[in-house]
Amino acid sequence: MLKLSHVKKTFNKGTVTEKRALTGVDLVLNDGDFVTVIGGNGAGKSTLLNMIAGVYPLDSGVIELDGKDISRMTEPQRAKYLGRVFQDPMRGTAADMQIVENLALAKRRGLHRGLAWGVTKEEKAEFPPLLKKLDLGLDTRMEAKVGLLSGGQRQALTLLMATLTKPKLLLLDEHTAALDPKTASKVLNLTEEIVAENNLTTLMVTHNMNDAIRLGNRLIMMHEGHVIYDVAGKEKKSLTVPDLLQKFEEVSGGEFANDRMLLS
Ligand SMILES: Nc1ncnc2c1ncn2[C@@H]1O[C@H](COP(=O)(O)OP(=O)(O)OP(=O)(O)O)[C@@H](O)[C@H]1O
Repeated sequence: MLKLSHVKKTFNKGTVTEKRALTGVDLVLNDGDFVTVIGGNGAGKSTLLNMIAGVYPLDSGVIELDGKDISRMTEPQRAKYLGRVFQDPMRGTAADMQIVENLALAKRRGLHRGLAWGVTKEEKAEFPPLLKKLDLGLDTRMEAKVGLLSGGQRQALTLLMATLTKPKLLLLDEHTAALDPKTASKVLNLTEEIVAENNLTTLMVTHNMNDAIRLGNRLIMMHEGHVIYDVAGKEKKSLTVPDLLQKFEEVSGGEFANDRMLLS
């Protein structure tokens, strides 16, 4: 379970560029919750994920994971529990290393790396079936350098790596936004499969409202640094994009503005 209590973050405090990114986030994710996150430009979506991952220190509030206060833990300490996929396919994998080496490293997440960490025989046998599931032809290219892969192949691999050792929480930050529509759809299907298979607790930021409605069991909308709408189950599934836009206007008193959403 993930629990955020009164989480606040202001960037560049006391300067002309001061920005209140999170103004008091209260959020509880139960085990197995797959929550999609939407909101306008600068609503605080990425900051929310960054604060959970420990990229920046909290100003105030508490973040708990499975009952443990992780608020003061460093980013590498929290990385043991978290899987994360970013928008940029270049992040999350090592371009100069082979597919099999990347996977072997992902498998050792949170463990102390010995001097000789090489890929074991067992792993060489274990990874191809997992790669085959991605259906991107990577299972026969285990020794290929990751830098040679397409953006979609790389995102699918990153997703596999982020979930290879079951994370307590999976953070997806617009992880299909940089892909062409067909590849994006494939990676989203994979996301659904992997999350369901492993019953992963997941937070997925997306600018695509249709995806936000279709995927997951719960949807939250952020505005001006906090959650303004939280809907789950049947009510969520029956939503339409116009419903969401109307909801946003009702709660925020303004028009929904997200450049990337309008371009999608
Ligand atoms: N490292 C930072 N330094 C200064 N300001 C920041 C930083 N990160 C985010 N912000 C500011 O905090 C606010 C929230 O940003 P955030 O990236 O979380 O929004 P978002 O909801 O993800 O928006 P978008 O959909 O436009 O990416 C914005 O005004 C942003 O400019």
